[in-house]
Amino acid sequence: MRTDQPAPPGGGLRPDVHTGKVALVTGGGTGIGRATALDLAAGGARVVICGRRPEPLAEVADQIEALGGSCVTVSADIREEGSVTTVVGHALEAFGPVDVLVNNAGGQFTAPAEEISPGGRRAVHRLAVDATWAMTREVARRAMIPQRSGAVFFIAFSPRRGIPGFAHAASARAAVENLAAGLSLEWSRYGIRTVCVAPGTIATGGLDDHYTAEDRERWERSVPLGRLGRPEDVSGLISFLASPRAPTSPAPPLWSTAERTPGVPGTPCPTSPRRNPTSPRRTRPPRTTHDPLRH
Ligand SMILES: CCCCCCCCC/C=C/C(=O)SCCNC(=O)CCNC(=O)[C@H](O)C(C)(C)COP(=O)(O)OP(=O)(O)OC[C@H]1O[C@@H](n2cnc3c(N)ncnc32)[C@H](O)[C@@H]1OP(=O)(O)O
Ligand SMILES: NC(=O)C1=CN([C@@H]2O[C@H](COP(=O)(O)OP(=O)(O)OC[C@H]3O[C@@H](n4cnc5c(N)ncnc54)[C@H](OP(=O)(O)O)[C@@H]3O)[C@@H](O)[C@H]2O)C=CC1
Repeated sequence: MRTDQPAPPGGGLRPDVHTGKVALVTGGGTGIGRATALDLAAGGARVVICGRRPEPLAEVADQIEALGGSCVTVSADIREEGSVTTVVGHALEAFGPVDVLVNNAGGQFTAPAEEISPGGRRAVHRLAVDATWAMTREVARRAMIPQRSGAVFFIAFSPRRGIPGFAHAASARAAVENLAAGLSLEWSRYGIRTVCVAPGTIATGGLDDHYTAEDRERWERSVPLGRLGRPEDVSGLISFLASPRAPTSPAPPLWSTAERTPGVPGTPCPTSPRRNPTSPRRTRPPRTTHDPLRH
């Protein structure tokens, strides 16, 4: 069964929480992007979504309009030269300055690192890093810096420090995470918040379509909650963080959903020896007067 089904939007927030706001969601036609577009619209934002395929975008626009909201779609490959300018131009023309940008579009394939060609690595980095940077800069320069406010979201991965089979993709997301941190330090002076969200494995159509059932099961086992996350887990968090209730901070918080067990992917956390009555209790070694690892 496909898991990428629409869920009741809103995330439990007030229906006017984003009233007056304009939001731009890349990859807003499916999965996490769709859920985010729906949640922001359910809070009163006018929403612009983009992606390469027009059909999923049109479906989301219909759903938003059925809820009484406003949505404009722009079909574009944001890796292509000039496309980011076009997307932002459509947004400004339709609704005026963008208040919330969600850099959600992204994707990759799994392969052993040594089999990832330079072209394969570029394909992934062009989307996750280059297009994200271009979109962020364009929105900041044309909307958020002039109006001295805004919230920009980036999507990274959990775990954050490398995933087997994802050398190209995980390193791209590390770059994005660092970008969010650096921009936060620079753009606080314009009232722009930049926030990186690092989802765990989320059950979306993208996951169903591009990864095997074995991958899925292995990833599922690695989530302490025992189930994959839902798109609404991520979109609800973004919607809350885009709201006036969000905590503000000079450096960006990193928010994580459906966090995975650290260590070997797919391997359950080892049982603590203390909790296992058959294991002998560990005794702490006596502290030496000088331990170079302690300050
Ligand atoms: C703890 C638990 C752990 C945790 C585990 C982590 C869990 C998962 C976390 C993330 C989940 C998700 O993101 S979920 C779903 C997100 N959506 C996706 O992943 C969508 C999948 N794909 C795409 O969007 C795109 O195909 C994308 C990958 C960006 C590439 O787009 P392009 O159209 O440019 O691709 P192509 O033109 O076909 O190919 C470009 C180059 O890439 C190479 N390439 C393409 N597919 C390839 C493949 N399978 N293997 C090798 N190389 C490949 C080609 O040979 C080309 O290289 P040259 O011939 O050398 O030029
Ligand atoms: N699902 C998961 O477990 C996790 C996902 N993520 C990340 O979250 C984001 C959303 O993931 P998810 O919803 O699962 O995946 P999906 O594949 O459903 O969504 C990706 C979206 O990006 C759009 N897109 C892809 N390439 C381009 C492009 N070149 N130009 C414009 N739009 C593009 C796609 O539309 P179209 O194909 O029509 O262009 C699609 O709507 C991705 O960045 C993903 O890597 C992060 C951690 C975990």
